[in-house]
Amino acid sequence: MDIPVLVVAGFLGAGKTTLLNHLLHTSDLRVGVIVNDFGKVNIDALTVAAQVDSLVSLGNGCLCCAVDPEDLDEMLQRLARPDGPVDVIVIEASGLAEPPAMVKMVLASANPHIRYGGLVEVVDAAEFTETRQTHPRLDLHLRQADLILLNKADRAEPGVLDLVRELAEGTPVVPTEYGRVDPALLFDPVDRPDPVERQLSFEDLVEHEQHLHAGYASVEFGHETPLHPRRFARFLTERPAGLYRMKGFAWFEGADEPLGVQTVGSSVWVTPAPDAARRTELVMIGAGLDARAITAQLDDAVVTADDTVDPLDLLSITRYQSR
Ligand SMILES: Nc1nc2c(ncn2[C@@H]2O[C@H](COP(=O)(O)OP(=O)(O)OP(=O)(O)O)[C@@H](O)[C@H]2O)c(=O)[nH]1
Repeated sequence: MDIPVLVVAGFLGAGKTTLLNHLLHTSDLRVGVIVNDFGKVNIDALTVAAQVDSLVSLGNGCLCCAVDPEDLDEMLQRLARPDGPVDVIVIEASGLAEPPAMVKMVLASANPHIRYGGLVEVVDAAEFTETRQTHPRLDLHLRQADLILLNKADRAEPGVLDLVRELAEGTPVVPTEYGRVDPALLFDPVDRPDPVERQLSFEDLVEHEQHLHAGYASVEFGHETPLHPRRFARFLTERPAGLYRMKGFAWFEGADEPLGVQTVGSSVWVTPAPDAARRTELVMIGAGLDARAITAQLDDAVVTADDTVDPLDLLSITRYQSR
């Protein structure tokens, strides 16, 4: 039987990896995952690797433009064999990818064992109106999807469900919290209508300059020496201009274990990450980022021999820990 390939798209920080983790935990199916991140360090690959039946990571840059279709085909080849290790394949695209271009790549695959399994667009219900102002293309993405998950329903802006439903023009919209959706809704065995006509016609009209990732850049920061909690907390509150998304792991002086750190807009999440390496590895994504200034600010947050770190200083970071 053909293996369905589901494409999961959605703007930076909308909740794609969270959805993926939910699917990996709740589905009886063996899920193969292809992750594609915008930065050089693939944090998403690190986040899901432990739980997945089979994982491959596609390089630096958006799947829609920077990845060679043959690379994707090779990945699909590795995952999709008749006697292979997976029942379904999920492609988690970078938060800046253009959905139709990804669908096109799946449809163009020469692999006889796969079939296109649909496009799921994850929408951030807490940031939607603001992000839409900067990126009017998101309206188009809603209409291109087969299913919209309106995620972060727990923090939804008032009226956002009605707005998304109206803009989606008939694409079904399902509100979710932390990506909790019945996997059967996504891995529907029923064949979908052929998406080629609808989606490729959009893609043909799209100029590359209009892609979401135009103007965006990523900055990576890695360090072996622990960070000073207070100085890093200051970095979080005085967010550098243009920074929209940060994700990764941080290793703090005085902490028992590394912590996962994520920001989306002005929201910050901190989670225990006992399995992560005892070092800091962060990727920051935004428009008009000053890479040098950001690196200098983070270098300043690294502890020095002159520092004394009070155990209570860690509270300036763990106060963001909610789950
Ligand atoms: N309050 C709340 N937070 C959520 C929800 N879903 C995800 N988050 C948090 O939002 C942050 C971003 O989630 P991710 O799943 O990493 O988002 P993503 O779309 O994979 O991000 P990129 O790959 O960078 O585009 C994480 O800190 C999540 O814990 C939700 O339903 N409610």
